[in-house]
Amino acid sequence: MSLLNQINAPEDLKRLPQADLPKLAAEIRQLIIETCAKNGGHIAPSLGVVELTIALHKVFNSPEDKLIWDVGHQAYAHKIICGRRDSFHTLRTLDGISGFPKRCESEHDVWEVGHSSTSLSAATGYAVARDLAGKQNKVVAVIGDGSMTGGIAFEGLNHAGHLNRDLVVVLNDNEMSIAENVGAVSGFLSRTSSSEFIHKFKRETEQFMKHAKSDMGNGVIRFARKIENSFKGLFTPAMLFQAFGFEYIGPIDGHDLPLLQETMERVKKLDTAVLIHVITTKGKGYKPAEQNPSLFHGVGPFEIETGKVLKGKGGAASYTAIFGNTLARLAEEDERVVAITAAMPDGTGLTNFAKQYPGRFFDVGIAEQHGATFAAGLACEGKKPVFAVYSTFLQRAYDQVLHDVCIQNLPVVFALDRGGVVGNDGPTHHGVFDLSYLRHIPNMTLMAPKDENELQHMLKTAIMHSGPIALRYPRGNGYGVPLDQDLKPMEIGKAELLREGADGVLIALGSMVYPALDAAIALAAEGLNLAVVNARFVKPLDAELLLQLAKRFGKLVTLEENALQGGFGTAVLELLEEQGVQAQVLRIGFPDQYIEQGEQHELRAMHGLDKDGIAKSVRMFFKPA
Ligand SMILES: Cc1ncc(C[n+]2csc(CCOP(=O)(O)OP(=O)(O)O)c2C)c(N)n1
Ligand SMILES: CC(=O)[C@@H](O)[C@H](O)COP(=O)(O)O
Ligand SMILES: [Mg+2]
Repeated sequence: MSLLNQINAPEDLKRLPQADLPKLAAEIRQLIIETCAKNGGHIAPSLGVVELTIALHKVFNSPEDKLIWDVGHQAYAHKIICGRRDSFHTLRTLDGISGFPKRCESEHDVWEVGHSSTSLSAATGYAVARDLAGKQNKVVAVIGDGSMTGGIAFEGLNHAGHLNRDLVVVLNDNEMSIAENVGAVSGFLSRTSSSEFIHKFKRETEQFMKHAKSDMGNGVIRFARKIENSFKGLFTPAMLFQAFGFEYIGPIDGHDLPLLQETMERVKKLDTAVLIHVITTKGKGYKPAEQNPSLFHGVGPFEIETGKVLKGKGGAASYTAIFGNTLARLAEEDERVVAITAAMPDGTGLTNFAKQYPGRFFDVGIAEQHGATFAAGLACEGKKPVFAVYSTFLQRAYDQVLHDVCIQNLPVVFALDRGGVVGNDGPTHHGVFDLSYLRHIPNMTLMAPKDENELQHMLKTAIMHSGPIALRYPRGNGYGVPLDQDLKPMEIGKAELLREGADGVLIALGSMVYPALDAAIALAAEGLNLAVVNARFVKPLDAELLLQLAKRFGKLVTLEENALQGGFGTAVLELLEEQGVQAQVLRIGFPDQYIEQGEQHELRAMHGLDKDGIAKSVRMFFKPA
């Protein structure tokens, strides 16, 4: 009989006998595997914390006690236990349940998240608010070792340790970020590095003493063992967290349910800031994910038996791959080029670059702020840094872009992947604000290619540019257009007139160019003859061409895969206003709201950003009923 069918809320879990919990864990894993095989999702992070999640819900009393998940990509078991077993098959789909905690879904989801390293700050806020209200509930943050590389995690740790309120932090250490975790903190947490040092020290001392007199040798070996123990004390992560003011417990096996429960029961009785260091295996319980945790960190649909990832229908190379290949080519020509990623070497297409130019590749951890300022420093010394980063994650580094890169007018290239809607990750991950948050910064040049061939030329342009410059391109495959071998810098601020017209003009940016062309062709068959411009640049705009077209037609449409607020269309309106040119403007883009989750094509269609949607809005604009 299924145990999972009896679990509709954490109270049901509390009623289960201890002996049943391993079977429940297996059933939860099965549901996660089956669902991710169909829908895709963050399977490896979630499989790794099944026992931890059961223990948390067994010992603590959610929702009175607050469970705060960092990043939120590992919260599938939590969702299943907290009333979403039957809707779990809709995970990450349009109108389905979110892949991340969502307050509107459940009272047990107390913190909405998708970007990493915020849990300690949020938990500190929860704990202080509780104390101000004179309440007694517990607050528990669960943070991964990768997320501990983010600066805000240490800001939270610093403040929380100083306040020393009743607060539990569970450090879920699987020795992995999406890729291998990087940096000193990661090395510090790692069990192997400290024990290797200790064992080497011991081996060498014993070797040395073999040659000494036996009595004296035994004494010194005992002495060496004592030193070994003090080194252990010195090198364990306890030192780090105790220095921040936390009590440290661990490391403990994060798959040993009785041990987890016993430890949490003990911790529950304390009223200070405590950190439990838990060791887990990413992908636990599904061999392909255990063997390749990076691939199964976040994966598309796959075949359960083999773990083979099922490819989508499009055969064209992705924008990410074209970016990565082109950058490697350009690095060969120019040895000043260096590449930076914030913990996403695969996602941003830099894996091959890292292999070819290991000395010119830098994974800074989940540290977008540092990544941007690090790039600024490199640029000051004549390097050509290219920071490849998802549009949504560069939001973290707004001030570093403005204050460290742009005020000094430094030649840093921002290669913004995942510009526009990303699909099933939803509102935390859509890259629909970058045009707005970059275009108003003085000295910034901002562009978007219409296809993967133009991306190559824009990257060349960016590397040759003498100031800050960003190019943004979408998630997914290109159009399969031929790729020029000879890369040429483009004229900054020059748009491309793709199609002449008689009745008006569509001015499209990046991913909107081909849909705009398709819509123009469809409308031409109805007798509406529209010109189409590939704007290429958001900043500087091709003022000459745009003003000329605005004057000629008196009516124009702008198209962008960005929030309308402060985006490309706004830039065109500002230009018209500044130049005193009267024209009627329709702006097509995303409205002033967070865009839901769903397939990219579904979201674009819902918001009128596909061919049919564009044709409909444009028809109404030019030929109102
Ligand atoms: C600010 C930010 N940058 C990048 C990411 C992309 N990202 C999602 S999960 C992850 C790795 C997290 O590692 P860890 O916290 O150890 O969790 P694990 O997946 O290993 O369980 C990264 C880099 C993000 N979510 N937020
Ligand atoms: C949780 C997270 O932030 C990443 O894992 C992200 O989901 C990756 O998205 P892509 O699949 O677009 O690389
Ligand atoms: Mg990890």
